[in-house]
Amino acid sequence: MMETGKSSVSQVKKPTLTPKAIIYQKFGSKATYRIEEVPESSQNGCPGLAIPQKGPCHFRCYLQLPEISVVSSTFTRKRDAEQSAAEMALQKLGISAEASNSLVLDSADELVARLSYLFSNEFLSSLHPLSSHLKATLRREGELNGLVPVSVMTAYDPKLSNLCTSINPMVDSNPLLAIPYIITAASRLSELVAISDDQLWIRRQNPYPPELRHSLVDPGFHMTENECVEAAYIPSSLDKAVQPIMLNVFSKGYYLDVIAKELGVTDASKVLVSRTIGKASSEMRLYFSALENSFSEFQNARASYLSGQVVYGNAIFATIGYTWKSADLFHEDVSLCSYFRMLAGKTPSGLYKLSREVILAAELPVAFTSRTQWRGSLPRDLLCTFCRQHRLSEPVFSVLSDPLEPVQKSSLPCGPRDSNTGPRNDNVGSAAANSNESVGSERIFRCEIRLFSKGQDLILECSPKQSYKKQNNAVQNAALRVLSWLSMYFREPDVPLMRLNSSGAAVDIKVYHSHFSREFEDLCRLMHSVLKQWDSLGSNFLYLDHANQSSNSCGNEIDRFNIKDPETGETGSYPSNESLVCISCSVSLVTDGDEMKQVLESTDKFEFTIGTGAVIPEIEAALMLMTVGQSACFRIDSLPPELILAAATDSLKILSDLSTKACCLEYSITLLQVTDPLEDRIEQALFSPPLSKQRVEYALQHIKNSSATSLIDFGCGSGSLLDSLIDHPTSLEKIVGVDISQKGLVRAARILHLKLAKSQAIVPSGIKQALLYEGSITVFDSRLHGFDIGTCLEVIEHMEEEQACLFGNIVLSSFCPKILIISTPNYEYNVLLQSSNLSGQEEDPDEKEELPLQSCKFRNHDHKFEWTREQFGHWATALALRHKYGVEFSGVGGSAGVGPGFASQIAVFRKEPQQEPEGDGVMKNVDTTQLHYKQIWEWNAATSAVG
Ligand SMILES: C[S@@+](CC[C@H](N)C(=O)[O-])C[C@H]1O[C@@H](n2cnc3c(N)ncnc32)[C@H](O)[C@@H]1O
Ligand SMILES: [Mg+2]
Repeated sequence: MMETGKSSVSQVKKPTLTPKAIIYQKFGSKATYRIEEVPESSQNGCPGLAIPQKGPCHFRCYLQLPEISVVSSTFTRKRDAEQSAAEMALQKLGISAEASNSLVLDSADELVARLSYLFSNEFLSSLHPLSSHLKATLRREGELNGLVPVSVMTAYDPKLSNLCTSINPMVDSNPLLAIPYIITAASRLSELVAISDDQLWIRRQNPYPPELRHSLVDPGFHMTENECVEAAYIPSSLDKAVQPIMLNVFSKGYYLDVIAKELGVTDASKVLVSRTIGKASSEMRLYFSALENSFSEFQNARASYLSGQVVYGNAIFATIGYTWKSADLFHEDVSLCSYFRMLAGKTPSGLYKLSREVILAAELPVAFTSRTQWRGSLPRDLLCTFCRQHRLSEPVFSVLSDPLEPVQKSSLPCGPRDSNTGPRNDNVGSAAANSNESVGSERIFRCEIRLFSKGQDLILECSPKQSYKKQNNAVQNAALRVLSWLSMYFREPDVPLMRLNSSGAAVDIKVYHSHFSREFEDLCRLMHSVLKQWDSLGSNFLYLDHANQSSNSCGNEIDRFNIKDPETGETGSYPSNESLVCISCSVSLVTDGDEMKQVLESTDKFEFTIGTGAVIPEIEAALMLMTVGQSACFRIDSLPPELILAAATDSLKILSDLSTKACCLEYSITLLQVTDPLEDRIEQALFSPPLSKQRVEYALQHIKNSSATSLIDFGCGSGSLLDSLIDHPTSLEKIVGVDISQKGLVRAARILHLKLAKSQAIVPSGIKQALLYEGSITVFDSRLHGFDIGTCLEVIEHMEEEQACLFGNIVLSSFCPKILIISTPNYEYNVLLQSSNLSGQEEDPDEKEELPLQSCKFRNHDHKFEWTREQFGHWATALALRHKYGVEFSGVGGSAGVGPGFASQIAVFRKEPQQEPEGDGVMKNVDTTQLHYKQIWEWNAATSAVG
């Protein structure tokens, strides 16, 4: 509960420290006390009685310090046991209690000395924020003239506040606690200063010399009459909304009196001032009063969350005050929007969104690729800002560097991995495992991060196993890992301990729970009260289109995003995973019954990489269906209200709309530009026709030669192969695509639907049925058994090696296509791609080394492995043998046996003739109940022709 000024003063009049307090000063929270109950052996108990009899209780205290530990003797009071243990520890450490007390006394003496200087003539002539306050109080008229609020003394003189903090560390988080220390010091300077009866203000006993007053106080005062400053009023009660207020600052007066009036207290001495909030150089502070109104004893959750200090009662959030630069009053408007932006900026994802200036469209990305693809503040800087904001020590980044050793190539790709090769997801490690060339003196880097409290307690440790070729990448990725985890925690701060630990462990983060909760528990409690306030706002979101919420079907997806072609001109290419896209985007609030939409956020040019989670999921889902030039418009029903308010310029109107009307957000986006992922750019630039086209043509040739009537494309993606089958006459009647990615399938459905409808009208292709299934190709589905031909182009390297091997076994043992074509990159060919120099184009020269190809050695960040010809050959040959298939090797891009061979290597498996089932027994021995895929789209020539 709050201490009143008076009672605390008497407590600190003669500061002497108990042994426990000295231990606290020296060791802070590193000293841990444990109390043990010592049952008294009951003298008059009944011998042999099995029921324990409770005698008077005694206590013993165990004190653990970093170097030593002690155990006290037993006491009847816990408190005595603790003090005794502390005293024993001090003795053991050779620390004298008197000396420690004199340290406090020294601080108290210094406080007196500092205070006496602050009321000197010399100080009044200096340029100092506090000196300007003193001058302003001397300009007050009437009985308030020259009275200085005690709270102002510590708020504006850092030395004074440090001295108070050294006596009592709690002052740092509760400015109210500083007052008694100043009063105690002032009472020792009765010649120089006078203290008010209520001990809330002090004043110099003797007036300043008239010349000094004349030269400093009266003239040289430049503020124009009567200025208005906008500020935010944050009521203590969460039921009341934060409101804008205007502060009328008069030139002949003291601005704190104006603030006092707004807070409903008699004068400035009742106003408490927080530390500065936000940037160190800002004058943004909270003004509040804990001293007069009885109801103001309640902690102000919103203001406390914002400042990280205890704020009681109603508060005013304003940028106003005297600075080191000028004796004039400095002020800037603080709009409601600034308040909401500060609130949003307390979380890692909010910090990122603010740094990109797209609060409603952006998200904290899950992957850091290279500087050129990451927009906004870099992860490392975001983490430093976060720590500063939450008053933690600066994060400690430790970079570990190892020589990149050529690792023994595993002879069998699916065999158990050599423990030296490190984790499978280690980009460089796996690359090295594939590498034939010697890497010489190259080094790889890992980065570990530790977060410490201000008192240097370890609160969190992140030790990722991933290595990078460039130090900066290691650092940024580790920082991003910590940010993403913290961001998750901030979304759900009351997560149970077990889940907190396991979610951390999953990303190599160890949480030191007691220290972590000490730093964040109060904050989260406050945050929860603040967030609870939003619940009522959030409930007003209008569920405009219920189909949006529930349906996955492709048609609805397209309708949902309301995709439109440009009014003039052609549309361009589709983005895919890892494409760099540029969009324009505007977000408006649509309010029930209001004709006008209110634009909240709008940007002409917003760039990000698809697949890194850099935008809200709805934008990415829409973009996957769009080509360059197209626009989409869709509505979403909920986003955290504080983000909406942080984006809005007219927060007041929005606040009232959100709390009174049903509303939703409308996003309008236009896809302006797509830069293909590096792998695609290379495939297009260095091969003619592009490598992807060559793969499709290769497959087409086999389809034609085999006279197949049914085809299944494993990992069909957005359907590039299926799409070409409609353009080219073949014997195919039924084509099926399977993929694990819904985004890809939705796009495939869209493309195939349009094309099939069109081709039916012009030249009917022989295709009678087309189907798309969502599912993993490592799981069998009996509907897809025994097709004439199966294709699996550039898919297996996107799975972990074990999964790729599993797919190999399942496809040949259960799906049993008569022919199966598998393509995958040839790792050996990468040398040629790297030397092409294409990867260096349009990138910052400093960042060259950061390019995906060089930093992970694979062609694409999503590749889990890439095989050499020998590895692929080994795998495919063994697989064919196991399942009685024949296999032939070929490829596209490059040529067999010349240099590194083909760019894409291909294996064609053919079922050996004796394995052909006889007659119509195709489904013999097939478990037809295995229906694991979800059919997400179907087209039928018969039904569509009727329509
Ligand atoms: C590089 S794309 C190739 C797409 C297409 N075959 C082509 O050549 O354009 C790889 C595809 O494999 C899919 N994929 C990865 N793992 C899969 C799995 N276990 N089951 C089904 N599809 C998978 C991905 O979703 C992605 O669409
Ligand atoms: Mg690939």
